[in-house]
Amino acid sequence: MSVDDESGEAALASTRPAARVRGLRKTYGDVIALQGLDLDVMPGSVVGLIGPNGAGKTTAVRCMAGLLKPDSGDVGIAPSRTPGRSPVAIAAQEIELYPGLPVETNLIFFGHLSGVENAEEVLAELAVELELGPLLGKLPKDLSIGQQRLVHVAAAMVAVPDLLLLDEPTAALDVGSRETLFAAVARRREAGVAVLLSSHQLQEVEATCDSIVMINHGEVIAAGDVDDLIGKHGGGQIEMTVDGTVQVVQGDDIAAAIAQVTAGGGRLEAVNVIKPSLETVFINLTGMRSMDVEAS
Ligand SMILES: Nc1ncnc2c1ncn2[C@@H]1O[C@H](COP(=O)(O)OP(=O)(O)OP(=O)(O)O)[C@@H](O)[C@H]1O
Repeated sequence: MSVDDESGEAALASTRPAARVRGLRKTYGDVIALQGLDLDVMPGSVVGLIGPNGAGKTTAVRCMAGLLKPDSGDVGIAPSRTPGRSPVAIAAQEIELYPGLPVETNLIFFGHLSGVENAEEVLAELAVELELGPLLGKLPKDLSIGQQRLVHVAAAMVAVPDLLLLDEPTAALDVGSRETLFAAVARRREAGVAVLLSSHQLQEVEATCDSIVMINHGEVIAAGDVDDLIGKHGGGQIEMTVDGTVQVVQGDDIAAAIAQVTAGGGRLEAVNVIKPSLETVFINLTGMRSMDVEAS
């Protein structure tokens, strides 16, 4: 991948958001998908956009890519650091590849489409990085869904964008491909790329992102550094089964929690300590049981 020289201008650019979203609102008929979303993605950082199904993540990412027009609000995308090149690339949730073109031709085409003149060279490096070699000569329809997903993400990376938008990029990927992909994301962060990663796989977000924006019903409910948020809102939970009924106590004092749920004389059958995490941040802030449920 190409990395700009750290000229004065580039250094200044690195202090400004690659994407600045303010007051983004989008409705579909009666459905309010986004109600005033704010977020920044700085160069050299990975921001996780997380929330349950239907929270508004895809709508936000598509508005940021210019694929969807918001009802109101602003999306500011910094100009490309490389003249003639598109500053932003998206790997949308739906896999979009040209079915009649081999993978290699697809990827070179996506690179050229974004103004990357040396797309062939970029692809040669990317193919090694994402282990795409055996796939290059095949048609998309002859790939597994996971392989198609990886090629689809590669189509965004071959554009060498300053802002990379990834909407659920690991859907259908096996563990090895996920690790390969996150290593590639980490390399781009090191090279100063701004990455927005939409996901509801909280463990991978915790492991990959510098900061998160957590949304529910199209509204930001928490934003900031992952560890800070977990420290501030992620208080653990103790799940206990008493006489066949599951009871949940907030906190991490196991003895006190057991005393509380067995005070009436019930028989304690199981104890499950849930460690503070982004999941417990979500549960504590929304009162919902898990992020794995549809926003209602
Ligand atoms: N084209 C559409 N027409 C009508 N409603 C829509 C449309 N697209 C999205 N919605 C609704 O807008 C809300 C936000 O959807 P969106 O796809 O942005 O959520 P999401 O967080 O990406 O969900 P998921 O994790 O399931 O992909 C949901 O209630 C959804 O049903």
